[in-house]
Amino acid sequence: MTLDSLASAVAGALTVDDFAGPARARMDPGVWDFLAGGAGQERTLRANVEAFERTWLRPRVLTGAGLPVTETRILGRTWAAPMGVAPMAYHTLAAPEGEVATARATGPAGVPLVVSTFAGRTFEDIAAVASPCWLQVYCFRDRKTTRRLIERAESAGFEALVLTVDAPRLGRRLRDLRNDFRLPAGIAPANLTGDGFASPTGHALAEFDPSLDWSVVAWLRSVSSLPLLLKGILTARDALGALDAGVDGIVVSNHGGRQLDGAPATLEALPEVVAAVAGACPVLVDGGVRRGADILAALALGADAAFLGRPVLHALAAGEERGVARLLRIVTDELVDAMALTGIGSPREAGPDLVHGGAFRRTPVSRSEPEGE
Ligand SMILES: Cc1cc2nc3c(=O)[nH]c(=O)nc-3n(C[C@H](O)[C@H](O)[C@H](O)COP(=O)(O)O)c2cc1C
Ligand SMILES: O=C(O)C(=O)c1ccccc1
Repeated sequence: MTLDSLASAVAGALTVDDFAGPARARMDPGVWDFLAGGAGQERTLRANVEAFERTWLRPRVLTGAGLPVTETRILGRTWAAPMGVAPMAYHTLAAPEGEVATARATGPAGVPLVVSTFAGRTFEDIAAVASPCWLQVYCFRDRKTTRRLIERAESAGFEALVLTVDAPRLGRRLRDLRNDFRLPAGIAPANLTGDGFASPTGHALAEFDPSLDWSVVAWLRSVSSLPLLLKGILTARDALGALDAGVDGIVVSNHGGRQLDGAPATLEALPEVVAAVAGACPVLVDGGVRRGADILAALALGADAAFLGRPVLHALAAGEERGVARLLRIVTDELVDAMALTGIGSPREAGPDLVHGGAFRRTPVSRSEPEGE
């Protein structure tokens, strides 16, 4: 593809899925598989998207809602919309400027960027773009390395920590095994430069601490005063464990189907976690979000916001910073459209009576539809 046709691919994009083709055309097939793939037979990868496909929105008419507003307050900050960018390793695989280009789009859009421990650009470079950034933490055996990462991110102005708890090791990604995938030359974890991280793949897999337990929460509290979220919770039991441990938020996630193949779709797991949390902390969700209506469905099932993963890397590969800006614009416009057409004036008005099918199996009775109203 020529640069001109890429520019028009981005300018002409009307849905999230419009970025995948141009992205794939630009990418080495092995890199594409690394981004697109999941673990095992990719059941969970598919289930995430399918759960949204099976979920229907039940409109309310004549609600007088007016023009919907998307602003949302989460952990004391206002987000322009109840969405953000999920942590993903190496945005530099998608575009040379990597996370810096992504941040140039998320900043003006007013939504947070969760920066991976395996970011391709330094925390300082990313934060200099002044997007609200959160740090995704992989806890290594070497706690000093982990601690140094957190301290650097905190000094750079990052606003929260997101500990990934579904990765005592990386999942079995069959595409990567078949392709014998290695990081291309020039792609490296920019914030992990010490010994042990110079493995040929740069994955530093051997360095993940496989025996983390709940005491890691207290340890993180002892090294940082930033709000702490746990990412990768799928059950009520673990949600209650997280609350007992004193976390500030939960991200319902199955790592985009890249870890345990056979884990439930996140939209299916969401109601259980939301019920257990009972409002005690924000609940965020990622996995399979591909349009504004998906975000509205997640809000209806009790999420405070939903994160986008792979589509952001597609948009970045298709059009760098402008691609991501356009992606976020599209999803926000779709969300406003879905809110207007379901009679929802603001994110907090979305409740379980808004959805049926798929992830919602109970009889829809609701607080917001009292008898006689
Ligand atoms: C290429 C790629 C790299 C990822 N890297 C990380 C990571 O470093 N840390 C992490 O917690 N999750 C990582 N994830 C998982 C995402 O945060 C998120 O859970 C998932 O991608 C959401 O699903 P979606 O891609 O269907 O939107 C990665 C996902 C992808 C696709
Ligand atoms: O977390 C991931 O899904 C992931 O792909 C990854 C890759 C390299 C290093 C760390 C995470």
